[in-house]
Amino acid sequence: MVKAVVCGAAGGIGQPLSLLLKLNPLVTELSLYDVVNAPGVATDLSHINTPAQVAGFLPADNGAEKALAGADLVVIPAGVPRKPGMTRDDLFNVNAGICATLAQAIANAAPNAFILVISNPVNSTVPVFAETLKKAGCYNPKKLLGVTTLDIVRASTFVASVVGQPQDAPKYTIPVVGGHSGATILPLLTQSEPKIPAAILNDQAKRDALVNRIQFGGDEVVKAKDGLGSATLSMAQAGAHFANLVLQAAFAGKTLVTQSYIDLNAAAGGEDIKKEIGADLAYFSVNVELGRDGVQNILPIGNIDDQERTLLAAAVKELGPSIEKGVQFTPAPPKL
Ligand SMILES: NC(=O)c1ccc[n+]([C@@H]2O[C@H](COP(=O)([O-])OP(=O)(O)OC[C@H]3O[C@@H](n4cnc5c(N)ncnc54)[C@H](O)[C@@H]3O)[C@@H](O)[C@H]2O)c1
Ligand SMILES: O=C(O)C[C@H](O)C(=O)O
Repeated sequence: MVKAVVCGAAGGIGQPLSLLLKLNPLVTELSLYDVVNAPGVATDLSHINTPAQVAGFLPADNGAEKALAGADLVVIPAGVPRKPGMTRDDLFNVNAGICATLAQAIANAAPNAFILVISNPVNSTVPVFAETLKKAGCYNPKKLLGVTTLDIVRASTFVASVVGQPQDAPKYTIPVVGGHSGATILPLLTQSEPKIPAAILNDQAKRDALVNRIQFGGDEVVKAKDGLGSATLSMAQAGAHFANLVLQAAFAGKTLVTQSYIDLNAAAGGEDIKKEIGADLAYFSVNVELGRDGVQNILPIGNIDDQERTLLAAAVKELGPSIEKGVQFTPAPPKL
């Protein structure tokens, strides 16, 4: 029996993500929480003939804690998205408050759950979750996972396109480490499997354009949606894929490796990452080995070339203040 919860389930990401989780055979109970329309979305999904039993909750009558009670996995796409001209950091003030409130509700109702954070800016909202859970006395860094999967998905799509074989996108695996915002997104093109042809990697203009498109793919969608939000459908697919990896590892006995933005104290290997990146950052998106209890090992970044080393330095520089901002966040006192 696996209970999954989506917080922010009525939103642009929340609805298709909830649909994809309803289709996941490992999920037996699906609980949807939002400040609007969660019961409506739940009723709609409940007519689909898959095993997961669906229920929707609004804030009234302690709805968040009812939705979360006993959850195994909570996915968080709650919060405001960007409009053209905004950075992800511009979302911090609103979304950090939402994340702190949800973290407290999780601490109360589902302290052992996996928590998958989608709400932006991920580089700061993951530390907000961690600090709130620490204060509540139930922080387990092995189970707090910042979702950077969309960057990995984009990397394979854009690489296949540059290689001239767009239909091969699913065949490409390109690790993306660092964080989830502009220069903090570090695609390791030299580690691509299959290899990216040297003719592309050695063509500086092509390589720069490829890195830039992966780093700023989010802006491409924000611009195209022209004020009506940011990536939702691709994010829902990426989020459901990542959730499935976590579920497969936790409940189907598989050991899987992907990248996620995590606390480097979560498992063995974190101190080695600090040496590899040459900085004492508390959080970084790294190769994580997922098992029954979450992050069971942090794996090295591995061999990178000089250009990737330069990008790594830029990522580290930008990440430090974003992490600190999340760590220092103090939620506003509740209105009386
Ligand atoms: N990590 C990533 O790769 C990634 C990718 C895309 C978007 N995002 C982020 O995901 C977030 C959601 O994006 P969206 O396009 O779905 O936005 P949206 O506005 O369409 O949906 C957000 C939902 O959150 C709900 N919500 C607001 N406050 C809440 C609260 N306190 N509790 C529960 N629900 C609450 C809203 O009612 C809404 O339904 C944004 O912050 C966006 O920047 C992250
Ligand atoms: O770009 C955004 O604001 C949303 C998301 O982080 C993305 O990468 O698409």
